Amino acid sequence: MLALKDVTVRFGSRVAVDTVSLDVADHEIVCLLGPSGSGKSTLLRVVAGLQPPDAGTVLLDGTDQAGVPVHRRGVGLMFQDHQLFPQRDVGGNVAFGLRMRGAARDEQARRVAELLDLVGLPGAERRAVAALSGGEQQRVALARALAPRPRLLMLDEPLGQLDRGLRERLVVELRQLFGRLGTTVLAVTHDQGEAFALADRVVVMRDGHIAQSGTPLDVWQRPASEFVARFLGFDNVVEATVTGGAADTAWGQIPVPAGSAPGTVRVLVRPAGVRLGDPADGLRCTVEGRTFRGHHVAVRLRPETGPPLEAECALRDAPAEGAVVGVTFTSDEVVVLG
Ligand SMILES: Nc1ncnc2c1ncn2[C@@H]1O[C@H](COP(=O)(O)OP(=O)(O)OP(=O)(O)O)[C@@H](O)[C@H]1O
Repeated sequence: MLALKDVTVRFGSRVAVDTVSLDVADHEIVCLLGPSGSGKSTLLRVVAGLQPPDAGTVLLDGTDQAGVPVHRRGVGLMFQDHQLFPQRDVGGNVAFGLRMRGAARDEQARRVAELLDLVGLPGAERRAVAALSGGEQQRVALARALAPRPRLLMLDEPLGQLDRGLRERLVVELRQLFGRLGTTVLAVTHDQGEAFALADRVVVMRDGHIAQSGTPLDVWQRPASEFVARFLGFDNVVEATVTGGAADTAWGQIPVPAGSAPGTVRVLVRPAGVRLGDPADGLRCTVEGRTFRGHHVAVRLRPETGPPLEAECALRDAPAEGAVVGVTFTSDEVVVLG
């Protein structure tokens, strides 16, 4: 469906997107994820036709889009800076793309009603946009983007303005809706929870490059680099010398997954792999703090040697602040980073 080949965008001396190649298959939902300034929005704007690339090509269904204007690309946009028209009612907003295409009035009305049903706002045609809640406005914007049946829907921080609870609900609804419609989606977010809940594939960007691309599970389980690991919030990273089935680190010996190549590397231990036990066993650590995280408690530890550690444990097992514990590591939560 979409193929980017070696796309580069420069702003003066700054390279915002650096020889990026990316394919999006029919019906696939791909989320670009990354810190601020990593080039996500610029890449999206290139695909939309809002930003000409300095080098590289954008193909939609095999056709080079060089020189093709936004409205002829057959893509739907739901961008942060793409607000609803406040002077039009909900129906007028949703019908916008259909009017532009010269659709007949009764076809417009039918399609608007269908879309409003789909986004959970049946019968809202005559409501004023200003009288809608933030979440309702997002749904209208989505209906407007979907109305002309775009071959590719592009979303830039689609739920950015909304509070967390609503975002978590809407993201699940969006995924179901796109699945039902078979919509191909390229979305941008800096919120990893949103990306992981929405996407079939997550593309993590760093300084205009793709740092990692994979299914949410893949990326979560096997971050490819220290950058990706830390971006996902994993901070238990340490230098390690791997020999055989173990690694020597400042935290002592850590078991590594079978088949890990020998050498000096960085190693990540996911918090679930940090086991707390008797102070006589393993690495002695002092409990510095505890944070309640819903299903578990995150325990911050100061080890006798090496950088701070975070452990994850069940509420009832969480040691008190100031306690001294012994830490051991489980190999299935250890990732040797590239
Ligand atoms: N129109 C522009 N003129 C000059 N520099 C720009 C322009 N647009 C983007 N940039 C720069 O290009 C880089 C990438 O920006 P971009 O907006 O694509 O990042 P992003 O990952 O989407 O960030 P955010 O999450 O903050 O939106 C940044 O350094 C930004 O300052």
